[in-house]
Formats: sequence, C-alpha cells, structure tokens
Amino acid sequence: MAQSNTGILLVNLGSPDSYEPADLKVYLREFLTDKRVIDFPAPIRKTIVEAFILPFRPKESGEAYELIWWDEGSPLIVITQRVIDKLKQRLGDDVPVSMGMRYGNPSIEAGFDELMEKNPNLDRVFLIPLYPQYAMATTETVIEKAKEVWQSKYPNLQVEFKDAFYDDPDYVKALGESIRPYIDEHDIDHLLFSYHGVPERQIKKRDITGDHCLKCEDCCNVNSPAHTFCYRHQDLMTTKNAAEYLDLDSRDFTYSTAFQSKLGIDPWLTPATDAELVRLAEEEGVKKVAVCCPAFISDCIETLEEIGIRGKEDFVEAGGEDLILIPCVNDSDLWIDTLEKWCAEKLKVKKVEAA
Ligand SMILES: C=CC1=C(C)c2cc3[nH]c(cc4nc(cc5[nH]c(cc1n2)c(C)c5CCC(=O)O)C(CCC(=O)O)=C4C)c(C)c3C=C
Ligand SMILES: [Fe+2]
Ligand SMILES: [Fe+2]
Repeated sequence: MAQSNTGILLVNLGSPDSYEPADLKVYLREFLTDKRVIDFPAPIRKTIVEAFILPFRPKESGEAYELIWWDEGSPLIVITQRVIDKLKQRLGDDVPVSMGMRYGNPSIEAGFDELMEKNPNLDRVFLIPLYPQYAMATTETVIEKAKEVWQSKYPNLQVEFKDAFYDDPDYVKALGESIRPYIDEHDIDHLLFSYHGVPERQIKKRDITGDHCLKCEDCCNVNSPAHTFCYRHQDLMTTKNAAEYLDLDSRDFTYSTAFQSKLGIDPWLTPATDAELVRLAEEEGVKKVAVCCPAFISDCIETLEEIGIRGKEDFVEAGGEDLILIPCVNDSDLWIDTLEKWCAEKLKVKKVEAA
C-alpha cells in the first residue's frame, strides 16, 4: 500500500523512565530547566533547580509516582500509546503515526525519527500538542522544541501544528461525555474543575496587548485579543463550555474552577485546588465532590496522585465524605473520534493539493 506523505505526531508532556529517584532527577532536570516552565533568567533558574529542587524532589516525587505506576509503565505514556494504537487503526496502515514527549522518552526527536523511518519520503507532519489550553509550559514549549528538532534535522519537512482546542465542539463533547457518567451516577454536592496552575507572571508575559491580563476586574470575561494566548481565559472557557454542554446550571449541585500543583513561592493562579477542597468541606458543607482535570488529556501523577490520593485525604480530613476523581478523556472513543477527524481533515487537504 502507498505510504501517506503526511505523518501524524502526537506530543504529550512526558514522564520519568521509572519511579527511581535517579530517573526522576534526569527527568525533572530536563523539565524544570525549560525556560518556558521556570521562566526566570538562566542563572537563577539553574540555581533554583539545582540547589532547591533536585536535592529533594526526586525522592518525594518518586514515592508519589510509585503509588500510581502501572505494570506497563507510567500512566501518561501508556495511555498516549493506547491513543496512538487506536488512531492507527482508524487512519489505516498507510498513515505513519508516532508519539513524542516534550520531556523524557520517547523524545520529540525520536518521534520525528520514527515517522521518517516509516516513510523516508515524508514531506509533511501534522503535530498535535496534547494540551487543550495554550500556555508557555504547554503548546508553546512543544512548538519551540519541535522547531528546533525538525529545522536542524529535517529542514525540508513542512510541519503544521494543532492550536489549543479548548473551544473545539468535538473536544468539548468528548470532555463532557467523560464527565457525564460520574455526575449522573454519584449523588454529588459539587463538581470541581481543577486545572494545572501556572505563575500569574506567565499569564502577564503572554498578554499580547500588554494591558489586559490580570490588569482589570474579571479580565478573562472581558473580550480581548489577549485571550488567544491566555491560559486562564482558556481554562475558564473550558469550564463554561463543559457546563453548557452538560447543562450544569440545571443540576442540583454546584460547580467551580480551581488550579493545582503550585510550586515555589510566587503567586500562581487562584483559587488553589488543595485549599479549595478544604474550603468546600469546611465552609460549604460539601460532603461528596467530583473532580475533573481538563488541562490534562491523559491521567498522570497530577490527577491520580495529587487529586485522587492526596486531594481525597485532605478533603476527608476537612469533613468531606468522598472525592470522586473523574478520568481524563484518555483513549475514550469520542476523543479518538476527535483526533481522527482533525487528522482526516489534514490528510484530505494534502490529497487535494496533490491532485
Ligand atoms: C514550575 C513549574 C511547573 C509549571 C509552570 C507547570 C506547568 C504545567 N504542567 C502541566 C502538565 C503536567 N505537569 C506534570 C508534572 C509536573 N509539573 C511540574 C511543574 C510545573 N508544571 C512538576 C515539578 C511536575 C512533576 C511531578 C512532580 O514532581 O510532582 C504532569 C505529569 C507528568 C507525569 O508523568 O505524570 C503533567 C501532565 C501543564 C498542563 C502545565 C501548564 C499549564
Ligand atoms: Fe506541570
Ligand atoms: Fe485573561
């Protein structure tokens, strides 16, 4: 069968190779020295990472990873591989599909290499960063790393990127349907949308107007071109989109948005998920809370351990009865349908161009 000259590269964040502290150290060094993750000048970033994070975090994180590690490996990698396998079945053998991780293995470079091995005549790659919302530490760093790789190694390749897709109706449907069974089947008092946090500074840095983000009351709900790159706006819109899709306002439970995983002492987006879970139990009398994590496409340490284990303990200690962790879209049929549709559109355009 003739090989397609367009390949598909799915890029996710990545994971350590194992939960051993030595592997954690390698992975966290690569991750946290990315200037789009810890965005301080290089010498300060290096000092923070080498002196304050790497001596302690690998052991602590290794223990957390061990709790959620699967027989087949890190959940994030295993799930991304399942998505690749299902997508290959949908697109057919003639379309090369690979995965690359922004940090750790398989790298983005290994992903490009694999596509080129499958078809040395490949001239185009459709790269999908697996992040619904734009941030320096999500879509932006993936695009910049991919550029570095392909422009030096495969300069003749044409590479097209999928933008942040928080607003895409098919994604919203996949997200909504991943949430629905949990809110229908459990008698919850509250649904919490918990997004990975970022420092407020990073939101201001990507404000293309220079005068909008976090500068006025309720900025993310005031129309602005800044929202193309505003992670906070895109998170709030994700909640709104899912709420409209599921008609949450007509339900007999409440819902809200919070931000998890703060690292360091600078101000991050608020409210913080850990504090919010305690507040919901102590001040709002919430007994049963369901938590979904729509900044993540695949379950990972941040969902399974931080929310599913630690978040649950904190919530119960504060007087709550149960926390139900809602799985990410993972390799659900509707999410695979969505990816298939985006890829098919690209492949169709290519065929028309070639005709
Ligand atoms: C300085 C800090 C960090 C920023 C900014 C940040 C942004 C960010 N991260 C994700 C998605 C994931 N992060 C994951 C793990 C993780 N993130 C940080 C720090 C920052 N992230 C650390 C130190 C870690 C490692 C785990 C730990 O030590 O606790 C993961 C999980 C990876 C896995 O293997 O399971 C994901 C996914 C987003 C979406 C984001 C910005 C919006
Ligand atoms: Fe993170
Ligand atoms: Fe905003």
